[in-house]
Amino acid sequence: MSSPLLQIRDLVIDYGKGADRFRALHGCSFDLEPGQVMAVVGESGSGKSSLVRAVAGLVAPASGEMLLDGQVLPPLRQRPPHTRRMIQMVFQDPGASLNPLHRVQAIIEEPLRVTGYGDAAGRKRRVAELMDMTQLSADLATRRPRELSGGQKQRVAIARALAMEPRILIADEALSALDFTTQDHVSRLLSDLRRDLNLAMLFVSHDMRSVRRMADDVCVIEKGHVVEQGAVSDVLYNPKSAYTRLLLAAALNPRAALSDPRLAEALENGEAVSEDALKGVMDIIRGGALMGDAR
Ligand SMILES: Nc1ncnc2c1ncn2[C@@H]1O[C@H](COP(=O)(O)OP(=O)(O)OP(=O)(O)O)[C@@H](O)[C@H]1O
Repeated sequence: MSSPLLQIRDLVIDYGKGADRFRALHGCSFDLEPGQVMAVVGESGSGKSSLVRAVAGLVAPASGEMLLDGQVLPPLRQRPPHTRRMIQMVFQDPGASLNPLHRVQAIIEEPLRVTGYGDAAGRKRRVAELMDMTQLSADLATRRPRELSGGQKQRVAIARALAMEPRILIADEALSALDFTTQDHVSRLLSDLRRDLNLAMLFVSHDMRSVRRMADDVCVIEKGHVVEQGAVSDVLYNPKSAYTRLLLAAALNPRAALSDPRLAEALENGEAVSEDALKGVMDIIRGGALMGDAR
């Protein structure tokens, strides 16, 4: 049997050294198959970015194993070019990740130029293809980032990532900075790309609607510990850990969660809540409208 595209085993991530050492991730394991989308969810500071940044090679794990196609995945600077190309990342702030002085054509072309893709005419054709794939109209090619909307900027960042023909796309809160409608459009684009290119994704998000729409599996992290992972259909509709229930209630319907004083207090203090209060959370979660069904 062939090995999974990506295997993560007991990944531990530390920042700092000696007495200042802080463990951001206490062991995380999962497999990612071609075309599979794994969502990573958790509160701010829970370790989601640390996990995906390690996969991208931007953070060196303290221990554990990362295998790509069965081969050890070293830190970025030791990755051979073809391995680097296979994992690309799109960040939260599309504005900050694009060179403000360059035009869209040059921004998307840059990785092609750096990797020696074709001649100028071939690169221009490829940029046009990538813009078409990411639903950017051709006339935007001559614009600079400040002349684009947030959604258009994020599409440019996605087009640039796709120029490398990755097999894994990491989207770290890539939708968070966008307005509600644009989030929908960009998440649909990512779903289409996943289907058309058989692209696997690690999708870090606070937005449970996008997680439900896009992801096959979900990994829930609380203060650096994986508290629950599995199929989205299990974890989001029948969460086992109290933390997942609280997270869902808070994310899906903060007003409802906070209107329950027991939950409000627990959320505020990061405390465990009674089984009784959790039953209330389950009612909130099971109300389909909260998952976007009513839209
Ligand atoms: N370079 C760093 N040096 C020291 N500590 C760090 C560093 N990067 C992250 N941390 C700490 O590690 C923990 C996990 O951070 P991380 O960014 O992975 O969380 P997150 O779940 O992605 O949060 P957010 O949703 O706010 O981005 C946090 O406590 C954070 O302060």
